[in-house]
Amino acid sequence: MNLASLYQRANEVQRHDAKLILSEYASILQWRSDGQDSLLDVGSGPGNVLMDFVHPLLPKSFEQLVGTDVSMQMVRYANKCYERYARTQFQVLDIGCEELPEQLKGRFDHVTSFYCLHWVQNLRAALRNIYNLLRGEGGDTLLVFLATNPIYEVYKVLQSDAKWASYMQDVDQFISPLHYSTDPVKQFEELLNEAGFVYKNVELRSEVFVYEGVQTLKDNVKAICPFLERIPMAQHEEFLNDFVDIVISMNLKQDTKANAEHSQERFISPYKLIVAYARKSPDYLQNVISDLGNVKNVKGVM
Ligand SMILES: C[S@@+](CC[C@H](N)C(=O)[O-])C[C@H]1O[C@@H](n2cnc3c(N)ncnc32)[C@H](O)[C@@H]1O
Ligand SMILES: CC(C)=CCC/C(C)=C/CC/C(C)=C/C(=O)O
Repeated sequence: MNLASLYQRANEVQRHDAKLILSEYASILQWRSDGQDSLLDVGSGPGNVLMDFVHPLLPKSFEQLVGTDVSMQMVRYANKCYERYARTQFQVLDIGCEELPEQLKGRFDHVTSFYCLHWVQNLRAALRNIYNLLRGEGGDTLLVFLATNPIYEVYKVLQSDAKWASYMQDVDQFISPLHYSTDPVKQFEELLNEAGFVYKNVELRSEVFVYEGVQTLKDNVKAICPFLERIPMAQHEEFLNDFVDIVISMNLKQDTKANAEHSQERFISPYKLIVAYARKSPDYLQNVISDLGNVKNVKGVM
């Protein structure tokens, strides 16, 4: 997904979830007592979730805010939108990469990520990298991503249609790595353990989002569907109509009477979100006590 401005105009669900979860976790994140926090966000896309909901939580004297994304187009767009913000920059980073850039290693007090990790097949590598981005003492991470979504079943049906099959041969690369998991919480906890995280809280939240009207649903699909950029523009509407027909066949459409004349179509999307919070250091309280003389390195206690 590279279409930054399109995504920015059709990311209501993603914004809603990030805002809600951040309001719950703002006081749990281990803010530094000296207010010099540095935070890196993984998969920031156009940057609006990061700047609208994370940036206001940072202390005024924060050290640096780094938004990252695998897509150069997203990074360019975000840098342009937010260039006037001090100590803030966006840069390209594939969180599933083999080796992190040296200058990012161990530099951050917090790593956040919203609606990105379901795009990353190699969660093991992603968590290893997130762990290594964090400072040795007190670093923590808040990760929010899709475990399941009906869109993945729609993709599978579209792939079985000869009309679209050639564009969707690698469909499994775009399905959340936890979509078919029988116990996504356990699986993700094990991955966090393996990466070295100590304190962990992993939840699976069942959510429902309602898309009001077929155009809203299509706009949201267009903003994130990785196959459209491979399909000739002239066939986009046909692809989206087939998408909607499959959604209807899955009984995810409701007709409601908006008023006497008009009935409004609504599309129901039941999905599951992983919300994971984890800390790097086992000796957090010990560090606070032993470092009391060195206020610069002491973090706020939750
Ligand atoms: C749905 S958007 C989420 C954007 C933003 N975090 C939000 O909540 O609106 C997912 C973003 O993850 C990025 N992404 C996908 N794979 C990635 C990877 N391996 N490393 C970093 N970013 C990745 C995509 O380019 C896209 O911008
Ligand atoms: C009813 C139905 C199938 C709705 C799907 C809605 C939709 C656009 C889901 C997107 C899921 C996703 C991969 C989001 C993202 O990465 O931001």
